[in-house]
Amino acid sequence: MQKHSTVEVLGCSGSIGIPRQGTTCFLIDNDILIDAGTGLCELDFSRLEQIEHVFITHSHLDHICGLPFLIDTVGVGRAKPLKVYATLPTIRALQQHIFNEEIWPDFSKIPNAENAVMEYVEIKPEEELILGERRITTVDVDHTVPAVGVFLFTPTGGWCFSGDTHQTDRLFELINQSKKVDYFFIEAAFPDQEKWLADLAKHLCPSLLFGELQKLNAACEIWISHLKPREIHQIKKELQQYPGSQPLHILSAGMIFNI
Ligand SMILES: Nc1ncnc2c1ncn2[C@@H]1O[C@@H]2COP(=O)(O)O[C@H]2[C@H]1O
Repeated sequence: MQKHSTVEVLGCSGSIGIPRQGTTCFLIDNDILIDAGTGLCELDFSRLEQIEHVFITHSHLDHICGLPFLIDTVGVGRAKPLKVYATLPTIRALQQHIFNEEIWPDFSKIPNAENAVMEYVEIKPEEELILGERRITTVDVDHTVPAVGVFLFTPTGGWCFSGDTHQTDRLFELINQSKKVDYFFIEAAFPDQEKWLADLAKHLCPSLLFGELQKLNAACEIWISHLKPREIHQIKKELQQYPGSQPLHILSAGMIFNI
């Protein structure tokens, strides 16, 4: 069956340090971005120009740092505003700490507030947004700042991205209910010996991830993201010990998934 959409992994690393493996950024078809980490640097100008919608899962730098450069690069030439979708706390953080006229210009008022090149769109978790035949919903997850995971449903399939999270239940309830997620991207940022840091920084390590995956009651491929480069070999080794029946795959920039 011909699939409707693509999810292209531009970046899924937990930090910098591995060339061509940037931080979180996924491109759906050619026009929707999920997060704007350093992986966004993989796109040339002509592809940056095609982006119309940017969803930001949370305010941390590794998920937003490409956004100021994106709007600077494509803003002036745009016929309509670039839409930036996020929950209210994340929009407030972007306004206060990034687009505050000190770190970066406030592109939501450029060239003027009535006719700006960038527009914030507040999203409410579990509300559906329809973009053509693509339906996008978010779900609250548990991180050190307000954060969401993301679902994409198309006429031919589904995709779910956990975002950055510690242990969480609702995400799994929604995957299990939908029965339509083909690919599930979930994070494992730290090795087990740094579980203390995973708990503090509200991320997963392999043993926590294995516990989380026991909540999964749906047949989807599982892909692991956000491995911290300093410990990547140890995390991969620990992920091989997964006792579940499905294999765990390691996500990498450059991969493309048909949804
Ligand atoms: N208490 C901490 N000690 C050391 N590093 C931390 C601590 N809290 C957060 N971090 C790091 O800061 C990073 C911020 O982005 P991440 O949440 O991806 O991952 C986080 C950790 O790598």
